[in-house]
Amino acid sequence: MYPIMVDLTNRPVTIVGGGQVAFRKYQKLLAENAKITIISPSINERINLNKVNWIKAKYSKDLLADADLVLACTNDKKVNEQVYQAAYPHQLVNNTSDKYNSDFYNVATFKYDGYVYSISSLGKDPFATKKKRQALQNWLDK
Ligand SMILES: C[C@@]1(CC(=O)O)c2cc3[nH]c(cc4nc(cc5[nH]c(cc(n2)[C@H]1CCC(=O)O)[C@@](C)(CC(=O)O)[C@@H]5CCC(=O)O)C(CC(=O)O)=C4CCC(=O)O)c(CCC(=O)O)c3CC(=O)O
Ligand SMILES: NC(=O)C1=CN([C@@H]2O[C@H](COP(=O)(O)OP(=O)(O)OC[C@H]3O[C@@H](n4cnc5c(N)ncnc54)[C@H](O)[C@@H]3O)[C@@H](O)[C@H]2O)C=CC1
Repeated sequence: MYPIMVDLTNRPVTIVGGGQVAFRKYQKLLAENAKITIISPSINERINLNKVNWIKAKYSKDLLADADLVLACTNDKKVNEQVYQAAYPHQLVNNTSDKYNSDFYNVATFKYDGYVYSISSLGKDPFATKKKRQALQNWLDK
């Protein structure tokens, strides 16, 4: 895995699924001014519908065409797998329910004093990653 900082300002990013996990990914993407589309029959009430393009539908490949990044966040592993398999060659897909079949992972991250801190377990243990993020933040706050 090759860690980089990506400028997502106005870049098309598509989230498939609109639940809890989609909401967490949306928050971080919105903070970086990505152009977010959500494809999902239902949507978490904390997602601001003025800030996203919500396509109220089940996933189908034709709806993915515009995206640079795709995050497969439905609660149906088969659908997430279909998204991963169907993506166009220019797209990078994060399959949130299968760490062995993702082009990229989300990292635990925070900004502090002009720096960005990011932590990853390379997909192995998101819970341990979260703990390390909290410990590092507490240490910096001292
Ligand atoms: C592989 C990866 C793929 C990806 O999502 O990119 C992945 C996968 C999975 N996460 C699961 C569960 C939860 N993950 C979180 C939270 C975070 N998960 C994040 C990243 C990643 N998670 C990637 C690897 C990261 C790495 O390499 O270390 C963080 C860092 C970044 C972010 O999501 O923004 C963010 C912490 C941010 C922070 O607080 O700092 C919470 C919430 C919580 O704990 O509060 C829950 C509880 C459920 C819920 O959300 O309700 C499960 C189900 C496990 C099970 O049920 O067994 C899987 C699937 C699996 O493990 O196969
Ligand atoms: N990577 C991560 O951080 C985590 C990943 N997971 C994985 O993510 C999955 C989703 O979890 P939650 O968001 O909590 O579920 P959830 O039940 O809150 O949301 C699922 C969403 O997917 C949508 N959906 C279902 N079928 C669809 C389809 N065919 N096309 C488009 N949208 C569809 C639903 O309408 C709903 O909005 C879990 O099943 C698990 O595999 C779970 C926890 C954390």
